[in-house]
Amino acid sequence: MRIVVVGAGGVGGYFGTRLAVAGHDVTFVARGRHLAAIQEHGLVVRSPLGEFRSTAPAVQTVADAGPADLVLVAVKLWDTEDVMAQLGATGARVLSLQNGVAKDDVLRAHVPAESVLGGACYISAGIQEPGVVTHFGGLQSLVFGEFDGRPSAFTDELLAACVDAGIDARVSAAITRVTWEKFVFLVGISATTAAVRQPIGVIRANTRTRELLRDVMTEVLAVGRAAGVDLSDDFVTERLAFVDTLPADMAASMYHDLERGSRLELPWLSGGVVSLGERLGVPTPRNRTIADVLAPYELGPVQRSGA
Ligand SMILES: NC(=O)C1=CN([C@@H]2O[C@H](COP(=O)(O)OP(=O)(O)OC[C@H]3O[C@@H](n4cnc5c(N)ncnc54)[C@H](OP(=O)(O)O)[C@@H]3O)[C@@H](O)[C@H]2O)C=CC1
Ligand SMILES: CC(C)(CO)C(=O)C(=O)O
Repeated sequence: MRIVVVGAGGVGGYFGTRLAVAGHDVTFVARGRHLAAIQEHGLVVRSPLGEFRSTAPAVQTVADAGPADLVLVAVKLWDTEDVMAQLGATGARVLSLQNGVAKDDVLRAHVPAESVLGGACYISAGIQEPGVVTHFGGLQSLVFGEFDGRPSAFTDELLAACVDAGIDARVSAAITRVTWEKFVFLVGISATTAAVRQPIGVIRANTRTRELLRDVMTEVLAVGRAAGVDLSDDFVTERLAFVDTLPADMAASMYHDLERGSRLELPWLSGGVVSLGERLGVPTPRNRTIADVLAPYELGPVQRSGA
């Protein structure tokens, strides 16, 4: 299977490198100093699971990567349109590992619906310096599946490649629900860790921030249900129990983006929950407050002089 990974950052760099190191045919699409470093030295992943160095080729555009069986999309959400516009009619299957529940609609606006696979990943990783990705903690799981729920030769083959590469992967027959379940959890921990500016250990230990986390997730769950997704009653309680198993110093990627002064995916996370809630008639006051409080940081560093 020829795999083109678009965006060689925390997510694309980690999973792409694991696949490449295991001998799979991977090409990275990257840009700027990161691209130059990968072209010169390969892409290094530093992980508690070991250090992995890929010598897979890296190019500047999807077209430069040549034909692919699978395109993995792993850029921040604001870059998706750009990347998909490059994709054209390649005939490749496309799997977005991005966060959020709107990502696959963006993909479908550019490629035939049947070429889009659903998926979600659980990992905490980021670019440490050009050419180097750091993976925090041991979590590195991937779930994907056909939207019609049927097993396919393609998902079987991709699963075999992932398992062979040491990735904790599985195929789901209910990928829309899986994506929403990730969204409930992700919005909860991105909202709280970013707004409180503390990792999850602090959030879960304090009664009030723990309650905030529960409320944020409960609102997302209510919006998902109003959108017709089969999310179970006890899912929030179950996710809180999962949160209690996470390393205390773990935080969401949006927290790290905020700390670095980078642009935030807020409009697709708590902001997206508010918009969807408005459309579906579901109140989302906790998410609205988070989206409002973090709004000045949405595009990166705050310009104080611009009042
Ligand atoms: N990081 C994490 O732990 C997790 C992230 N996610 C999700 O995965 C997605 C990717 O996040 P993450 O890996 O953190 O992002 P990163 O910023 O670490 O990596 C994205 C990379 O893609 C590059 N890029 C963007 N557009 C293009 C383009 N047109 N051509 C080539 N390269 C491009 C970026 O370059 P540049 O820096 O120049 O913009 C950057 O190097 C997000 O939706 C995020 O929410 C999901 C689970 C965990
Ligand atoms: C919550 C987490 C770490 C799980 O993968 C994530 O997706 C993110 O921070 O973007």
